[in-house]
Amino acid sequence: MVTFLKKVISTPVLADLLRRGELVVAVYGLGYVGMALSAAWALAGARVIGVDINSGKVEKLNSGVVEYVEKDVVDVLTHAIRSGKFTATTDGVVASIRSHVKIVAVPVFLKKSATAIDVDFSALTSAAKSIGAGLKKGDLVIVESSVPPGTTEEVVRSVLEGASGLVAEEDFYLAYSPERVMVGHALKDIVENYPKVVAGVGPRSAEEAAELYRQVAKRGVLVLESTREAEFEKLLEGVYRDVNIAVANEMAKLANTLGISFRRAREAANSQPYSHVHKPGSGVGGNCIPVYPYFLMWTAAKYGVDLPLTRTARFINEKQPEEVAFAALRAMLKHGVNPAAAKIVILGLAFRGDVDDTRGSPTYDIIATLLKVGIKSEQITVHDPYVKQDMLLARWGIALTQDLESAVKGADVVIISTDHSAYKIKASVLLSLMNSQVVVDARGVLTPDADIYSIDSGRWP
Ligand SMILES: NC(=O)C1=CN([C@@H]2O[C@H](COP(=O)(O)OP(=O)(O)OC[C@H]3O[C@@H](n4cnc5c(N)ncnc54)[C@H](O)[C@@H]3O)[C@@H](O)[C@H]2O)C=CC1
Ligand SMILES: CC(=O)N[C@@H]1[C@@H](OP(=O)(O)OP(=O)(O)OC[C@H]2O[C@@H](n3ccc(=O)[nH]c3=O)[C@H](O)[C@@H]2O)O[C@H](C(=O)O)[C@@H](O)[C@@H]1O
Repeated sequence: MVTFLKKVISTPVLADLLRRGELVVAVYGLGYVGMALSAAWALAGARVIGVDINSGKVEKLNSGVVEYVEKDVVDVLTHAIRSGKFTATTDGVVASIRSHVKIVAVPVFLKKSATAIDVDFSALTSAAKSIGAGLKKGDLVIVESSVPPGTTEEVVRSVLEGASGLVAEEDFYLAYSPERVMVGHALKDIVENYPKVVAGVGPRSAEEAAELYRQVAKRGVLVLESTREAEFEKLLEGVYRDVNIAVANEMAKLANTLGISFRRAREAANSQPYSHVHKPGSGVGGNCIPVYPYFLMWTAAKYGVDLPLTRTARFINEKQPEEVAFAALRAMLKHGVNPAAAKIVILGLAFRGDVDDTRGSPTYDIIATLLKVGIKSEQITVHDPYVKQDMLLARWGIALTQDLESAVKGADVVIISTDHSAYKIKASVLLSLMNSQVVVDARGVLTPDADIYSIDSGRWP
């Protein structure tokens, strides 16, 4: 008997709609990723419906107020709002009814307790339920959130099919495409810098999503074999970064003890193509790199697979802010500064340089350690050029300022926790403003033209 391999892949339809300027794309989650994605699809000629549960965010956008750390995203979305090509809503069902493509960029959270880790899919399932309630034959759903491997198939697919009565791959298309942007140039990352990784729950879903993204991403599309493979790819990038940062933090500790410049050794090591030694710092912040290893550990535990290196790297990086706090305390004692009376200034609240995102910032952990050893809140001031207010600092009774000179004036101790460009200055500039002269640069961002401690210079307390 002759069997025919039925691999009929119809010509992708949705890409034609986009080319004709008739495609409607709904983006669920208007955060750091969703805003950049909305701008990318508006640039590609789609009409975009932004969906968010935060009504304040929705109202601001519909009134033409676009707040985002990248000017090109602000410009593109402001223009799209004015021309009616972008609207925002809290009604995810209507947005699904009115759109051909639904892109999901809502967060998946970790629930960590003293004894267990669990994953909180509630935002994802909530968005999927809204999408499913308005899902139509021929629609495409693309999950772009970072998720444990298997989530698209095992969590999202069943919610969509249950809420719509439709069948994935037959009636509607379902794909996964990880977001790999670096906020600060997220739009450029989507449109120009990176190939877009795409996978479908079947060949038709894969091709519909791939052909669409070929219209958006100039670097083209990498089609992987399954959504699980694409979900894993994203987390693999993250755990690679976390482990390499842990290597940098651990090796910098040894280099400093030996009085060796880690920075020079790192630059020399990276002068050959197989070495990509990362930078030591005050810790690993954000809502992503610290989380992805736990998504992998959570998945591995379900299959009885142990990930000792992944776990150890996480432990090293989570300890790093405490290391920095104790280094600052040792520096004070070496310089005869009384920790109980010192005016301490921490430069940087954002989790990394030149963004306003404070989620998971190492600065919070540095402060928590200082408070734990008896430093009083009123001794501490935090400076950040991007962050205007912060609930946690307010709760601690810790001052937050955007004025660098007034922050450092009269300080006894300055700790640099974030590599903002504003701190790429000569150390002598800070010292000239200070009372005592204790500077602990945990990001190696200052020009060390004076006697300071910096994490990659070989001089660390
Ligand atoms: N922030 C980043 O640099 C990157 C983040 N990612 C991933 O992208 C996803 C989103 O991250 P961010 O944009 O940073 O998060 P975010 O916290 O900045 O934004 C998430 C948005 O989703 C909204 N939301 C929550 N539940 C919702 C629902 N049921 N329906 C509609 N909107 C809902 C929230 O109100 C919020 O505005 C996460 O999975 C993250 O791991 C991936 C690459 C980069
Ligand atoms: C593999 C990878 O580089 N992932 C990127 C990463 O971006 P993210 O915004 O989290 O910034 P990041 O540069 O990784 O920094 C994370 C944290 O690690 C620290 N960090 C970073 C690099 C380094 O050499 N040393 C170091 O201490 C940073 O200061 C920050 O606190 O995570 C993003 C994400 O998934 O959210 C992802 O899209 C980005 O491409």
